Amino acid sequence: MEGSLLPSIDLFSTMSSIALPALDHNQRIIHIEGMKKLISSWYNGQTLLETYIFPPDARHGNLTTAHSRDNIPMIDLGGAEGGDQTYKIQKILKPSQEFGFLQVVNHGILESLLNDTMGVFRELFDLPEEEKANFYFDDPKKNCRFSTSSGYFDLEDVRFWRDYLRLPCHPLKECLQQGPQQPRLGLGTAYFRDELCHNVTLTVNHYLPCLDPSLTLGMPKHCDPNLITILLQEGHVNGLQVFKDGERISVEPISQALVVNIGHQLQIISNGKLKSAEHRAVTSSSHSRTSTAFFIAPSDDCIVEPAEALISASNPQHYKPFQYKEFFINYVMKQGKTEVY
Ligand SMILES: O=C(O)CCC(=O)C(=O)O
Ligand SMILES: [Fe+2]
Repeated sequence: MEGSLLPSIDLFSTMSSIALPALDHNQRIIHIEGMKKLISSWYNGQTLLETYIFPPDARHGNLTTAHSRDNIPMIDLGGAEGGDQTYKIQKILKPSQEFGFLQVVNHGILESLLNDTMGVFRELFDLPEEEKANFYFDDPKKNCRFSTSSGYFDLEDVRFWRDYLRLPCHPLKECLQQGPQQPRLGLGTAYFRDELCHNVTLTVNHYLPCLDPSLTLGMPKHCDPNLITILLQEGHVNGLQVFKDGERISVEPISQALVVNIGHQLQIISNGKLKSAEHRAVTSSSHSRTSTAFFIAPSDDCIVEPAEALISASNPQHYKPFQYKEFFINYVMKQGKTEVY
């Protein structure tokens, strides 16, 4: 695998430096035992365990009723108009208010970098068990881990049909200091520095083909608890669905496009101006699918509240201040069924 790693990212040395001293014999046995929970470890394509079967009202449903990508706005950040910041902001704000979801193309990230990154992540899921065992954890407090389902096994009623890899990323702070100081949402860029964008993690979701996708879900309906999510889908396999006005919209993968979605915190900070949309990942009987989600979230201690500039007599404050850690614990305890409306 060495030859295929991105030149600038040695994921394994990054992972080991973040999370792990070498495992001793007993720890290795514990990791290898835990690893049996990974779908890739036990699934033989012949049997579907009952623990993965969702109740009928949550299931996949009829895919043909999911609309095509035309329903999720696509924003072209390149071209002549793309250089104009005000134009870009307006283009982004509208779908963020209506859908909570959009796709962007011509975002400036090299095609080869996106392809190589996805390639490396796919390879990680194909590694031999002994290598994956080093990074397997049942403990959701481990920032860097291979795991499966939601990762919060004790709280789950039904298991999700996904294995995943989670990696903390370097602070975004430096990146946010750069670039034009343009107001977004009527708030200066400084508003989103420091605590509000403190935690950045990458989750690589890997959904194996499943015997009966009508019974299982890669990820059930949820809104993301964080501020904003940027997601890269693999080139050819459908799986992400967004809910709007009671209908499912299938977010078809578009080559090189990034899917951007508003999380709960941005809905709250914008005092309801932006919407965090419910979405889910469905499975396929014929193809595996890999998606990479980049989650930007506040620090644990950050107090989140609607921005004062967005509160007015005609739009009074909709949400009370709270600590992000409390919100997140509540979100996990309720398995994502947290209402902020
Ligand atoms: O795999 C996908 O397309 C969706 C993943 C997702 O919703 C999440 O990781 O929160
Ligand atoms: Fe999500």
